[in-house]
Amino acid sequence: MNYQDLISYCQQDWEDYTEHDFVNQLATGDLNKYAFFHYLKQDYLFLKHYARAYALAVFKSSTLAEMREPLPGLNALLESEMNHHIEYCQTWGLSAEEMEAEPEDFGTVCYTRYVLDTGMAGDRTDLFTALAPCAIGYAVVGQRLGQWPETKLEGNPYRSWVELYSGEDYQSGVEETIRRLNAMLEEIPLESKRGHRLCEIFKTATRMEVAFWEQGMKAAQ
Ligand SMILES: Cc1ncc(CN)c(N)n1
Repeated sequence: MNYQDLISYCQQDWEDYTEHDFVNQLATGDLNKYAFFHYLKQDYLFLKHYARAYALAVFKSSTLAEMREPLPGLNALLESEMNHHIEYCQTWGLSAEEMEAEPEDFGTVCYTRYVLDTGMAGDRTDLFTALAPCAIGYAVVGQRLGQWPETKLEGNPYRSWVELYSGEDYQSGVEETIRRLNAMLEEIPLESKRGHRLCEIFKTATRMEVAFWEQGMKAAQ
């Protein structure tokens, strides 16, 4: 099997995630600012736990080569994505310390602890499968918005977000993630118990991504 099989298994959930109103409104600049602000603060907390899950990938490795594999992704997460969120929130007058002190919303707790639990209970392949919708989905969103005729960059308050995820650095990092995931999945038959379990992990994390957009939307109501 390969990563496309994981997406096909939950095609509708995948489209709900990657074509969600939240991202379309981000691209046109019409998203409610409280929805985005809540999302970004929660995403800061999300990324911290997501980084812990990446670190778990080192723990779950046996060879030195495997241990080194997650490092570029972890570095991009802690530097580029986190810095973007911190700098953006500073423009709203919110400091990094205040972001740290923000209470975790339910969707943030559920998603991050699901990924960590899946990784702790399973092996490296389970862990990378649970991590995959996050990385791959945002690359798909970024690529789509980068080409979408409705996307507006000039005067869009969310321009930096669109540029971060449609940018070359993020896109090439995810290409590497896909290559690694495909190498792990290669020997696993899709129609096996193991294949089915991995599809279910990917599907659950994808549904959590939809809930994460919804959590942002709800904050504006
Ligand atoms: C919830 C979520 N999912 C994915 C990404 C992209 N790394 C993110 N920043 N936040």
